Amino acid sequence: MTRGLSVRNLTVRIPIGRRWVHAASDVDLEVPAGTVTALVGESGCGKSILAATVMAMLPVGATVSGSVVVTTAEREFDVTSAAGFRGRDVALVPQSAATHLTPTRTVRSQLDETIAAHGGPSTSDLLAERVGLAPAHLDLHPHQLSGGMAQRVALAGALAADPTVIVADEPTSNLDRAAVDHVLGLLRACADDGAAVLLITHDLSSLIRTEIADRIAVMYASRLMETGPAASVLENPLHDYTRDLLDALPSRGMTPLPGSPPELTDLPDDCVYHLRRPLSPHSGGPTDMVTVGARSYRTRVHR
Ligand SMILES: Nc1ncnc2c1ncn2[C@@H]1O[C@H](COP(=O)(O)OP(=O)(O)OP(=O)(O)O)[C@@H](O)[C@H]1O
Ligand code: NI
Repeated sequence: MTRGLSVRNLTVRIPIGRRWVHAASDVDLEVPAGTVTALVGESGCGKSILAATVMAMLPVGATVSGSVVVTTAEREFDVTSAAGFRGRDVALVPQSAATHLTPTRTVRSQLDETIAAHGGPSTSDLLAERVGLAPAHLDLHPHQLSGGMAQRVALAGALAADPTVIVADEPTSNLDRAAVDHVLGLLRACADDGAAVLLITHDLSSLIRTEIADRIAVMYASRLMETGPAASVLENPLHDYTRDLLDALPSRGMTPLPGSPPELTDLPDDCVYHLRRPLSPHSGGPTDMVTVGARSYRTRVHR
């Protein structure tokens, strides 16, 4: 098996009261070591739930079927049944790094603690260097850090045990453009050093500007609509939803998407994008992923 992350046929349901949130439905996603895959889609489509699944941090009562296999140089395991991998083989870079840091302690003491917890070979100075922080920054307290610096500290912590898989869930929201580019560049460097990086983001503009993603996966209402090499997906989307997302960008005409995303509670069992774009050839009725070369897209099938 190739090193990295392999999500197969993943379906996640989360109970709320007597109803079920369709958080992921039939998701297939490969993130080989050495690459960055960006997972994009509107708010509430299930991106963070996918991150939580990979981190084995789903809410109590969630049901999971399918597999989420991580392959490192040493071992292969399914996160839905294994233990002891979090922070070690699979690490999370959270959205608001600052809120994950303890306000009363220096960055150095928190990084040292993370390193000690994993018995990792690294030092806080080495980690700081990897993420472009000066040694003096390590003696600061969290409130003294800019948003971009806090995000780099979070990345340093994630790198403590040299994880094979890095999941970054909206790591650049609330950062200015320079800080966004810096953090994205660091994630790219992690992949170039051999990690499998799953980057969850709203921010297609930054993906276009920085070209850091190898592949893009587009999610809508718990399903993947399209996956493929980043440049192909951005230049020539195969699914209506991807095209509509891109057309909404300032650089591409700013045409708002029609309607709004559905609640994921008790969704029907098929792709529902036709509710927003009734003439879509891809949606409405049973759908499957169709693969053409390096690309896949969801479309209607006759069953
Ligand atoms: N702990 C939870 N318990 C129940 N439902 C949840 C829980 N977390 C998320 N959900 C539901 O799962 C669905 C997907 O949410 P998720 O947070 O994965 O979206 P997202 O794509 O990450 O959106 P955003 O871009 O806003 O972060 C939503 O309908 C949300 O209400
Ligand atoms: Ni999210």
